[in-house]
Amino acid sequence: MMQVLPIQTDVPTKESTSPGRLIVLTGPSGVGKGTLMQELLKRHPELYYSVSATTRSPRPGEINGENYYFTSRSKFEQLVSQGEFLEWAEFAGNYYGTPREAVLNQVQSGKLVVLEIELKGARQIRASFPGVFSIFILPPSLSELESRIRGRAQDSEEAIARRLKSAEAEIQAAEEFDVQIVNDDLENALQSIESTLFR
Ligand SMILES: Nc1nc2c(ncn2[C@@H]2O[C@H](COP(=O)(O)OP(=O)(O)O)[C@@H](O)[C@H]2O)c(=O)[nH]1
Ligand SMILES: Nc1ncnc2c1ncn2[C@@H]1O[C@H](COP(=O)(O)OP(=O)(O)O)[C@@H](O)[C@H]1O
Repeated sequence: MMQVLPIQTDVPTKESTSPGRLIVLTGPSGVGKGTLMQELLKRHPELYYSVSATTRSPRPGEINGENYYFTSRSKFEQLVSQGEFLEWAEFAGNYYGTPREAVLNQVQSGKLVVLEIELKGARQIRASFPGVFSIFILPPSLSELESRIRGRAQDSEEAIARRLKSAEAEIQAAEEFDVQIVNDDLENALQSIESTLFR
């Protein structure tokens, strides 16, 4: 029977308050993590979605502070040296990082906190927080993954190629995670995620 454990943090915890849980949602770019996350947040507004910092340029329609905190490379590197990230990684030529303090505060106040991050960051979180519950989202096939990345039409040809190359290697890591969910039919995938989070 799968069990979702409270996380152990490296900061003083208030043992008497009910601890929250930390969830990591990972999988290759274009698999539908963002879409699944958006839908989960609509259905479960009590979830806390951690907004990451990134050095990637905003895509059309993306809002600073809502989708990401868009920052320069030098500012990002400064934040890294100040220990401001719970984890960070370089992906497809850009830096991405999870703000440490906001996430730990939310977990300690009892929230169910979801990090939607790439593989290297997900591995760092698993190493730092043995109690984390980790979900790997798989595409139905590599060709469907490519169509989704192209269908999104928001990345350059070079960025698409970089994402696809990473994807093949990332998929090999799926078994490291607590559960693997194929995002074929969106509704089915959502229900599988819900059944692991809310039992
Ligand atoms: N390690 C890490 N990865 C992140 C973070 N935020 C987002 N990512 C991941 O970075 C990858 C690229 O994100 P993005 O450029 O928004 O493209 P997209 O998710 O493929 O649409 C995705 O796999 C995200 O899940 C973070 O804070 N840390
Ligand atoms: N189950 C699904 N079936 C078909 N298309 C999907 C599904 N889930 C997501 N998509 C589409 O795939 C593209 C990539 O999804 P996105 O959420 O941006 O992925 P990620 O955040 O993992 O990079 C988007 O155009 C999205 O609408």
